[in-house]
Amino acid sequence: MAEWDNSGVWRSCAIALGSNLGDSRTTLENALKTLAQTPGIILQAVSSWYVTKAVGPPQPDYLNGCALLSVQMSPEALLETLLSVEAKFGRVRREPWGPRTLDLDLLLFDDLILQTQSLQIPHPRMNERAFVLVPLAEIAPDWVEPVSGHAIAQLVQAVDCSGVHRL
Ligand SMILES: Nc1ncnc2c1ncn2[C@@H]1O[C@H](COP(=O)(O)O)[C@@H](O)[C@H]1O
Ligand SMILES: Nc1nc2c(c(=O)[nH]1)N=C(COP(=O)(O)OP(=O)(O)O)CN2
Repeated sequence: MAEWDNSGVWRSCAIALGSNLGDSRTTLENALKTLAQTPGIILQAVSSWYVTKAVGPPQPDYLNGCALLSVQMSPEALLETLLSVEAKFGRVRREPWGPRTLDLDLLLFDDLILQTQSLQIPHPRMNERAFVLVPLAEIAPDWVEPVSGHAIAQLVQAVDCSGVHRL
């Protein structure tokens, strides 16, 4: 596990947002507003929204996007914040990779590599997901994903983006 400096420094983070139940666009935009109003979080950039073919069991298309945050909190505290925002917007966990009103994933936290029981950074499946890499490449093309050592702009070229369409 990485050493964590909790000295109140502002860190750069990338998160992924997804929804395929209810009024997805309103949910995603309100989730961002909630995050932006949270002490210790500054919303720095938001990608376009993308309509994406669901990966996993048959289910409706998703609306996906990514955002960049500055945060003055630990990765674990940020995960707790993301989970509480999911709950606020009615997220119920039924089946893995199943439909949901709101999914918030922590993708990148500076250049940190971290694995605990409850949190893995970078997100372990981000490099294979066009629904993450396409919006992330829009707002952070030069960010180097620290496990692969490749920039997001390079990673997105290696995945099939045919199921991802800008709204
Ligand atoms: N990087 C991560 N971002 C979000 N959630 C994570 C991460 N690493 C581990 N987790 C755990 O996954 C569940 C949430 O799963 P979802 O089905 O993606 O919502 C969460 O409880 C974290 O402990
Ligand atoms: N197009 C699309 N497909 C998806 C999406 C998504 O946002 N967009 N999220 C998933 C993730 O499911 P889950 O959060 O249960 O798993 P994870 O821990 O691998 O992120 C599964 N499939």
